[in-house]
Amino acid sequence: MTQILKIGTRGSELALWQARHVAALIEKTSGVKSELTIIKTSGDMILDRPLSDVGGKGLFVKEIEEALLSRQVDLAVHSMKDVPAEMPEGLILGVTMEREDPRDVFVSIHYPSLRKLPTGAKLGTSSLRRVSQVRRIRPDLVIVPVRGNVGTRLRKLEEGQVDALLLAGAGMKRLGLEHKITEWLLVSDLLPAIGQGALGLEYRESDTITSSIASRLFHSDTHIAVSAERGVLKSLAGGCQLPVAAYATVKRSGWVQLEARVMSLSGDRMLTEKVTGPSEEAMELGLAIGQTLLEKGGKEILDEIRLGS
Ligand SMILES: NCc1[nH]cc(CCC(=O)O)c1CC(=O)O
Repeated sequence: MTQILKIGTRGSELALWQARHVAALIEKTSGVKSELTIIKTSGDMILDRPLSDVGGKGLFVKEIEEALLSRQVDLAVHSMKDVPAEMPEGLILGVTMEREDPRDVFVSIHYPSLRKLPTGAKLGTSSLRRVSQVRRIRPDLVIVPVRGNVGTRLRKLEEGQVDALLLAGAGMKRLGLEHKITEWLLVSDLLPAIGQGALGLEYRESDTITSSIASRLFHSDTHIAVSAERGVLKSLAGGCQLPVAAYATVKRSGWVQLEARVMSLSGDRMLTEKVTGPSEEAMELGLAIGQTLLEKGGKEILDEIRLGS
């Protein structure tokens, strides 16, 4: 095939790495060459406020989806973590790729672990999910909001604006920064974000050519796990802007285990649900667990946060 696949991507270093990674895999599996088109999203432009204050869902994907719909590009590579539960009409998130390590990491220059940070140390993160879970372990820490891409955050650490950072391990590994990771956090301490570590491919539903190219990168176990997690996202109508977490793994073949949490910002309330069910019902399992969390007090917690109290 002589056709060139047009891939739409954000311009951050991590997004570019991910898009190039997908382009290389596509060339290897289908022999098709790609060209990257960089698209600026609202999430990239608003850097002075936490995304939880900006509001709205899909701040990192909206403009890319518009480019797909207008046929400016044919394929979008997303961090599944940034993709909202609802897809626009005409587009599908047809392929989930094999997951990188989903855990969060602690990065510090002077301190060996989260638990060994001195009392009152400054911890940089803007994620409500990280803040609320970390407060249960270290309520004494001063949380400093840090936005921007991974490089910007690491610079703030190097400049001493913070004593440590919490980041996704997957992003650090992809950027070749694994050597800067001080500690891999336990999933039981910091349950990952929905979809963390997984890449998803989005394209026009009617585009059978792109669909057949993309489908070679489909990873079944990751698809099942992320479907379960995204079921929770659907139920809670949240995004990366709410203190919710969910992590699923495919156990023996045919079964998926899912844990989901809703936390209050202070960390004083944390609701956890864990289930195992058949893989074919992964999404339903997630939807059901999300509903259970809402009924057990999650609705109250999330309403408080949405109303800014
Ligand atoms: N919100 C930004 C974002 N989206 C995806 C990743 C990491 C890579 C991934 O989860 O696949 C990151 C950076 C971070 O949270 O440290």
